[in-house]
Amino acid sequence: MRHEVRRLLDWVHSQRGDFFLVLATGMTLGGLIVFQAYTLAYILDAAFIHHHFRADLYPWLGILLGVIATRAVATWVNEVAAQRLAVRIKAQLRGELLRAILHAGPAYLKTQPAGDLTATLMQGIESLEPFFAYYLPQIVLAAGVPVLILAVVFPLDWLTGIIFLFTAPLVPLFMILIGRMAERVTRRQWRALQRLNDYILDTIQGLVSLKAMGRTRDREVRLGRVSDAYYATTLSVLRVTFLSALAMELISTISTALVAVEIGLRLLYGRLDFLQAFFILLIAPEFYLPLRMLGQRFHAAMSGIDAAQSIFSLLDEAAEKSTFSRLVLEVKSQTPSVTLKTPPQRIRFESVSFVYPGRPELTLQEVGFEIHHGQKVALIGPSGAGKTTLAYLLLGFLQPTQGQIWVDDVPLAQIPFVEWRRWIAWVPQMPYLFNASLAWNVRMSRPMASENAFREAIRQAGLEEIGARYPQEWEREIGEWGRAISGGEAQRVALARAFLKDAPILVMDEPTAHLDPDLEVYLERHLRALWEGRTCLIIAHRLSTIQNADWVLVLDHGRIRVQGKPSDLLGRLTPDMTRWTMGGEP
Ligand SMILES: Nc1ncnc2c1ncn2[C@@H]1O[C@H](COP(=O)(O)OP(=O)(O)OP(=O)(O)O)[C@@H](O)[C@H]1O
Repeated sequence: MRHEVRRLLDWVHSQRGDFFLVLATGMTLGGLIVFQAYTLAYILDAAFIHHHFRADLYPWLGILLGVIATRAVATWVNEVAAQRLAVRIKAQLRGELLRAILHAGPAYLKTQPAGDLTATLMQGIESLEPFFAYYLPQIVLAAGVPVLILAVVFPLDWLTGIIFLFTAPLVPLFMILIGRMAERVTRRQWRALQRLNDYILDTIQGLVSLKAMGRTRDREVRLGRVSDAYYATTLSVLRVTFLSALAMELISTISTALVAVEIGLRLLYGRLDFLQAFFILLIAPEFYLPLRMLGQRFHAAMSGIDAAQSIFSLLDEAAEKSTFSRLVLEVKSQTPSVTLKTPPQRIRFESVSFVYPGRPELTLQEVGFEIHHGQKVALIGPSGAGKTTLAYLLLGFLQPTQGQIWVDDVPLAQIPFVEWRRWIAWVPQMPYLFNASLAWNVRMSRPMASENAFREAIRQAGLEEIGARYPQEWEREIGEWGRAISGGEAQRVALARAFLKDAPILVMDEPTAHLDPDLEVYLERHLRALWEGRTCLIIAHRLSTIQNADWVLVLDHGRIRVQGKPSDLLGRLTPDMTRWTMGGEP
């Protein structure tokens, strides 16, 4: 935990201006409290003990009002600076986390539960606010303000000073003792929240399957159990927090009472004058307040510190995994980058092997093949053979562990990802449609495309009928995963993106789902148009694609088992291999 706190402190460094403003206003507030207590004690002493409520007290009343007003302004500045500090660090941290996740690439994201990621990115980062805005400045104030008060009280009354000195450490002592317990329960609460998030997201995403299989009731019961676990951990956190508040309150009340009794007795026996006694009485609760507040804010900050563990482990893990992603390699790479002037004429995989970090076996082993300009290469293989991994390597999402991918005579690793992206388009099997308009979803592949190019792309993808039916449909938000449009339409949106991008190289995972025979024939036309004139690597699921390809690669257990022209190969394909093309299992 100390490690997380240290890493959190590093983030304060970038916002030290605001942090010092928070501290300066906090310490000013401490000084003003002392001054206000003294002014009030002086006025009351003069008015009631010495009975001279005369005009000479007016300046003191003015000072008192001035101190109260300055306190209000200092409190306001303090709160604004504290909030600004927290908001800026949260935004920076969220940006950093998102960048790390994006750098780690799609292959890494596939392995992460979406609920955990959203919990860490949203609630996790939000829960850091009490740490930065309140707890951290309070640590300094809890050390500074009591010392300031001690410095004022000791010369006035050493006995009270000694009581302050001996009772003050009790508050942090109890805070540490209860803090251990709090650490355990808040960690459990954070885990329960992540689990709940995961479960809810999973349920919403799989709702259709749950309904279709009649499993909603089971899911409801389990969801109830997961939320009960979160409820129970929240209650334990509250119990510890209230126990801690009780202990802090008790210690500071008893200590203040002790000071009040000893002051009262000495006042009674005339050993202390009223001004001194009243001032100390006013200041006593203020002495314990910063320490008590530290205890309270410690509990509020605990969940942030726990979330920080998830945030930093996600950051570290994403950074570690990104070593197999090209994006980060580029940043670290010292090799000169190369810009392509014309569309690549030849792509060559030379003994490419790849292993996912943490996996015992190679996912791809010594893969070698070539694609020439305008050629269509069909890639087939059973589920888990490594087809997507191979496509990701060509797309530049992943970096070969061994071997080299050559683009003409340049290693792909030397072509910056942003540059490579200009030449290549990716059509996945299940395209993701964002919760935006259909037009935006198509245009995202080339936002600056002209209206004519956009119209042409939707015509080529066979989507113009949507506009013909309902012209307003193009501007309507379609919901996440494009729920408001059909699966077949979503696949044509992906084709429209590729048509609009008009890249010379196309990597495609051929659609298998949502294709009724009529639609398949219909889509065939559009697919052929898309493949025409482009260099294509197609993860093929239909026999017709293989028959019409220029070259076929048969991948099995990460190795290319056979490759060749379809006419030469079809006779050599075993029944297993033929079945793979239909999306089936061997
Ligand atoms: N991000 C990842 N981290 C670790 N292992 C992974 C990752 N992605 C895939 N794998 C593993 O790599 C192997 C190849 O996966 P890949 O997705 O490339 O296969 P595929 O041939 O495309 O399968 P399918 O046709 O079912 O999509 C599988 O064993 C898979 O479990």
